[in-house]
Parts: sequence; C-alpha cells; structure tokens
Amino acid sequence: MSRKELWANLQKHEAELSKTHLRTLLADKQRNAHLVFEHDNIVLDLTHEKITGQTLDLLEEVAVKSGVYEGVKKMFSGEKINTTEGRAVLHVALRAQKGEKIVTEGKNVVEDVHETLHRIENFSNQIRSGHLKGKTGRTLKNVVVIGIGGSYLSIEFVYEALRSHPEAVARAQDRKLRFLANVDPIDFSRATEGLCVEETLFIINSKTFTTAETMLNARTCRNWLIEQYKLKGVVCKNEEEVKDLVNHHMCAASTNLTDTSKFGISAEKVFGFWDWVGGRYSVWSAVGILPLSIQFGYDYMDRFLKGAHSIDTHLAKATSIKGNLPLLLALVGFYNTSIKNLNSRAILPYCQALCKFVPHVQQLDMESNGKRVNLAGQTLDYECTVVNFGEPGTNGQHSFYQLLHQGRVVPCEFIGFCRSQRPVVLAGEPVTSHEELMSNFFSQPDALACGKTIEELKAEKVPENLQNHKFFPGDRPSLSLLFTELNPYTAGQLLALYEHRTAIEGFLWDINSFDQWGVELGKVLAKQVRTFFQNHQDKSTADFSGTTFNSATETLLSKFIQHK
Ligand SMILES: O=P(O)(O)OC[C@H]1O[C@](O)(CO)[C@@H](O)[C@@H]1O
Repeated sequence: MSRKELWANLQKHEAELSKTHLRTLLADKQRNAHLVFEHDNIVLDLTHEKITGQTLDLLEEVAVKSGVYEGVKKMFSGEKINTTEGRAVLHVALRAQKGEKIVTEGKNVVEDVHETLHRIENFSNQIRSGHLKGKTGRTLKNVVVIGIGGSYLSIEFVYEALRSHPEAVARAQDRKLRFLANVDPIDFSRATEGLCVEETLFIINSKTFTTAETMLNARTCRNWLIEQYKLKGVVCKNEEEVKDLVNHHMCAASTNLTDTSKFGISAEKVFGFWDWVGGRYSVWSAVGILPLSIQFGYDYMDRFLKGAHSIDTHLAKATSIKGNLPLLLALVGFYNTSIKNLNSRAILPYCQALCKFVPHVQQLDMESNGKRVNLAGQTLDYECTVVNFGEPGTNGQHSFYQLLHQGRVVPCEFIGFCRSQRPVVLAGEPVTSHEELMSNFFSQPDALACGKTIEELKAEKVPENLQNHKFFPGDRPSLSLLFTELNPYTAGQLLALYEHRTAIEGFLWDINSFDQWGVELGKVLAKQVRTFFQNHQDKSTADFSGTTFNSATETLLSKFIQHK
C-alpha cells in the first residue's frame, strides 16, 4: 500500500471535519479535555488544532502502518537508518546516562560519549579556573566558536536561551562567548571586535573539518592571533612558535582527527565525536557542550543533557501516540502538511531568550525533511515538511501576524513559560511584564481559531464599509507548549522534542531525514567561481575563456570584476 493510500481514511475524515468551524470544536468541553497532554512538567495543548479524538485514533493507525514505532526503535538501537551514508543516527546516545548501553558496530558508544564528556568537564574546568592560560599567562575569558550550520545554529540557540538565566549569569561572570559562522569578513570583524588576543580561545567546530567557510574563518583567526600578538611584541619566528601559539589559543571539535592535527592543533585540544552524530544534531557532542561548559560550567550543561534524555526515554517507551509529546507533535505536523495541505509553519516562542530557536529549527527540520525521494530513491508523490519561520512574541505580532490572521492559513506553534528568567514587577502596573507578555500568548490561539464574525462586528456597530476589512475568518490551527521556566533542563527538553518531531515526520513520509545531498550542488558550483576569481586577482575586465558559466552569470560576474 502506498503512503497516500495509507492516508485515505484520514483524508475522508478531514473533508468531513473541515465543515465544522474550530470555534464550534472549541465549544466542546469533552473534546478539549482529551486534547491536552502533560509530561515531565510540559503541557502540550492541541485543543486549537483542527482535530478531534477521532483524528488522533486515525493518526495512530497511520503511525503504526507507516512503521513509526519500528523507526524509533531502529534509531535508538543504533541501526544504520541513514541509509544513503551508511550511518547510524545516535544523537540520543550523546545524552544517554552513564552505565546505559547503546551498541553500534559491536561497540557500546555510551562509554565513548562519557569518556569525551569527562575530558570536556576537565578541560572546561581548567579554562574557567584559569589553570589553562593563554600564551602570555592570561586567563582565557573569551571564547569564539568558529563553525556553520549544525556546528553553529544550535549552540547559539542554547547560549541565547540560557545567558539571561540568573544562575547562568552568575556562572558566566565576565566571560564572553561569541560566534563566527559566516565567511563574510564582516562576521569575523564583529566576532573579534574589542577582544584581547591574550584572553581569547577559538574553538573550531566542524564535523568534517573541510567546510570551506569554517576553514577559511579558522585560518583568518589563526592569522589574527599571530598579528595581534605581533602588535604586543610577541613575534612568532618559526613554524614551531606558530604551533605553540595555536595550541594555546585554539582547540577543535571534529570527527576528522587527521585534519585537526594538520591544522596544528594537538591531540589533547581536540574533542572528537562520531559519524553517527548528524551535524544538525551535534549540539549534544563536544560541538556544543565544550563551548557552553566553558561559558557556564559543565555541571550546568549536564542538566541540558538530562532534559533531552527525559524526552528520549519518554519516546523510547511509547506504545501509543496518546500522551506522547514528540509523537503527537509529529503526527499533528504531518496532518497539517499532508492531509490539510498547508505548506508553512510559524514557530512563535513567547520568550526573547528563544530568539535563536527558530533559525536552528529551520536547519533541523528543513535540512532533514526537505526531500523529494523516498528511502528507495523513488520520487515522492507528496510534499514533505514545510517552510518553518517565526520570531519571538510579541515582536512577531507587530510584523507578520496580520498574514496569520487574515491572509494565508499557517499552523502556529506557541511556546511559553509560566515564569520569566528575569521578572519585572513595576509598582502601579496592573500586571507583571511577564504576565503582559503571556496575555498575548494565551489570546493569540483563540483569535486564530475563533476569529470575529460579521455579526459580532455589526453588534459592535462597525460601519458597513469596514466590516469586511475587520472580519477575521478564524478556523486557523495552532498548538501551545507550556513549560514552567526556561533553564538548561527545559531547553534540553524543548530541543529534543523538536528533534524527535522531525525524525518521526521523516518516518511517516518514508524519507531519509539524516542526509543532506541538496546542499552539495551549490558548493561544487562555487568552486568554478572561486577559480575564476583567483584568475582575476589584479584584473578589472572579465575573461571567460575556459569557463562554462551561462551568459546571465557572465554578465553579473563582469560587473563584479569591474567594480570590486
Ligand atoms: O560541521 P561541518 O562539517 O563543518 O558542517 C557544517 C554544516 O554543513 C552542512 O553539511 C550543510 O552544508 C550541515 O549539514 C552541517 O551542519
């Protein structure tokens, strides 16, 4: 049976259900009571999705028939489910607790994971305590993480999520953590702006250690080290001295230990991980845990691992979608995409500290599930995943929410917290600032679902010529996730939830969520342009002999060469 045939019952059900407005569904107390789920202090509210208990039953059927439970089992047991690259997908092993056993290729990888975590703990403690110093004996107070994609986005998300948590503030003291991702020299300039070279440590984050942008940025930073030290009278007279400088101020997280060594980083400064860790799932490896532990302390980041582990256990034990948060998130996402044919999704954290959550989810979800063939390599007759976008509330409300309410139908995901990391209680104000924020969190789902009718507008005496302009159709689906507060544990839970949602949706669509061949072509084509630039270093007129650019690209390149 094809996937689409598997969805036939759901499609019929949706056609029927679409006749009932969400406003009406929401008036059914019994329905609502069955669509709110709780696990480990996280509330998932699906009442504002265009679903009923029957929808969940039908989704359960699809999950079973699509092999979702087998997929989850294979992932957790280290089977090579990334078939196009012949790799296991074991980011769950990165947050497995000491003593657990996950075997792939005859090896219990949890032991290796904890060995590396132990090294990270020691190393970060030594940097934080000032035991490990820079070349001139100064404490390394600044860390610049060099990396892109999965070797950057998730770490910045976690850093932003935690940096205003009071405990994190106390732990960070006057430490700085910065990121250098883009090969745009402006990013380099901003990342190093105002930093004292003697107090700066660079961490080169690259699974492959071959990513063009990261490697050029790493060489630029190495050069910056040498030049900045020169300005202070410390001149490297030979390669040995450069190596020594690099060793004091650079370390790496990578799976490519040969190239890290060629770069000049000694083995004790390299924190390895494994090919079964996908880039966009690598924050749990040295890629994320090393810089974040230097910033906040290893024991603090251990809580982040534990939060994710709680969700892993929750999923691994699931026997039904009912009550299982990652399964529910995935199946509702699948329902909106494949059954309701909606092609985007707004992720709306009502928390400024989650300002980098959506950029990370964009890579996580769109690099994983933006695919066009199934596992067998056959062209799909359906679309996978959606365009993910979003901004923290309430900022987004003053930007793109107009479209959400009166333009296209976009399923929304509201993420909120009961307590603020930095509460403000102003004398004379009727509510706290966090309550003001959360007033919006609680009202937006109702506004989207219920809308405003012409009758209501008439009752409000809205002039007739404005009634259509002020009409809100409603019937727009959303879900809400409510956590108690944002801390390392809940940040781990949140990220693991979204990671698993992506993987489960991939199982439903019968695709490989763990490769990313679609990013390769652009990289290859950039090579020809790079060579062209190399041949035009001192020229202001373009010469296209020996190249295969089309005429449109030639015109643009000529302009560039003329004006650069
Ligand atoms: O960690 P690396 O190997 O430098 O790769 C960086 C990123 O580049 C990608 O391969 C996409 O180009 C991502 O999947 C990955 O996260």
